[in-house]
Amino acid sequence: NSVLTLQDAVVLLVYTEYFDNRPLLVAQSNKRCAVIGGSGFLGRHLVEKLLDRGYSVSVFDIRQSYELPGVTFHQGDLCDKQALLPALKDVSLVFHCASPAPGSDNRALFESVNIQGTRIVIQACIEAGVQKLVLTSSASVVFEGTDIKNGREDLPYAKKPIDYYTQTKIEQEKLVLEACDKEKGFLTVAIRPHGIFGPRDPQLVPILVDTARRGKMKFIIGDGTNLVDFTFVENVVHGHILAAERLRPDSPICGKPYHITNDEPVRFWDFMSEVLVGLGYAAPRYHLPYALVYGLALLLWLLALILRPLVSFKPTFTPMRVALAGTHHYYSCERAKQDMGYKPVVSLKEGIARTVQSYPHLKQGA
Ligand SMILES: NC(=O)c1ccc[n+]([C@@H]2O[C@H](COP(=O)([O-])OP(=O)(O)OC[C@H]3O[C@@H](n4cnc5c(N)ncnc54)[C@H](O)[C@@H]3O)[C@@H](O)[C@H]2O)c1
Ligand SMILES: CC(C)CCC[C@@H](C)[C@H]1CC[C@H]2C3=C(CC[C@]12C)[C@@]1(C)CC[C@H](O)[C@@H](C(=O)O)[C@@H]1CC3
Repeated sequence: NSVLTLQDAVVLLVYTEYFDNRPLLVAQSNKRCAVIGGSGFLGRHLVEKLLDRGYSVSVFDIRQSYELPGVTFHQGDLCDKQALLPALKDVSLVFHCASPAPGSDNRALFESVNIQGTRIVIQACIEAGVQKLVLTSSASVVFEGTDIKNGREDLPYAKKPIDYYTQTKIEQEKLVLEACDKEKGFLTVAIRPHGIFGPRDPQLVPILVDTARRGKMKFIIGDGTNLVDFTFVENVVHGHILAAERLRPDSPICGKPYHITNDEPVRFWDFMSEVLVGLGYAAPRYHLPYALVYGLALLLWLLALILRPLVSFKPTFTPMRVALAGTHHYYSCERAKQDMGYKPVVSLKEGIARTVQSYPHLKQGA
């Protein structure tokens, strides 16, 4: 394993860059990288694209959801550094896209995985000699439940984030960006996607269809004109890979966050309707005032909290979902365009069509 092939030597030569007059190895021997959270929705799409681009991939995840040639699986909890280290061996580039599901109400789990676990990821990367770390953050780190139109990366972090998951995403992003250290040759960048959708998404489309099947998707919250970003998963993957490949000591992207969107803000309710109609369900039609629905959702949420010791129920319309469904929240990806030449590779229309097609089992009557 330690013998350098001719191909390795050429890649080594090509990728050796100079920083402060000292040679700094930017990409190691072969194109080997690790994806932490590689069994998940985004993680697996990222792994597939990396394989297409000639990388070999080491996946680290708490579960294994598939097998693919060119992928080595390491099963474990990222909070356990000893379990993580073998997955980072001989790896120069790491993508960190693991997180507990945002819908969970387990605050301790968010805290330990997203905050403590990310500290461990950073330590393990440095110990293993990893040179680049790309974090999947979230555009919601600046969202407080009120309108954001064309939000840029210089918006301050939310003081009152919409939920605890987002609170921990803020802390996680700060940790990763602050760890960027050109002197030590450890470079970091954070990608902030918003509303990722696409084939195999376990969240957006399945929750939407479940809500429709229970007859609860008849209403539009507010006047229905609020614009939102929904981002096709392949565009999110494209943003991650561009960031990784542009991450060099002399690049402006070091230590910075980047919004990655479809660059096509869409009315929240038009997007939902297109997916629902594509799957054979009726589009929502009746309008309800935003303040009324938000108030009711808050009341239900409080009720669920108070009654938790006696009965457990999970309301569909949580205050967080109502805020996401009834406000403007779309972001500018201008900085990604300028600094890394980002441009969406799949349009919203095409993304929706491919997504709808990928869920035959969720079609009306299936
Ligand atoms: N889905 C979205 O709309 C969206 C939007 C913005 C940001 N994000 C971020 O993108 C990333 C990927 O999200 P996703 O939608 O693919 O979620 P996902 O749940 O499909 O994938 C997350 C993966 O992380 C793994 N994981 C969780 N805890 C772990 C632990 N302790 N150790 C090792 N692995 C662990 C899970 O097993 C899972 O495979 C997350 O960081 C999420 O915060 C998602
Ligand atoms: C019941 C209906 C009113 C709505 C049904 C659809 C919702 C389940 C989704 C619509 C917007 C989605 C969304 C997320 C989860 C699923 C929805 C609420 C996130 C909160 C998931 C976590 C990400 O980090 C957030 C992000 O910043 O992109 C997502 C925002 C959109």
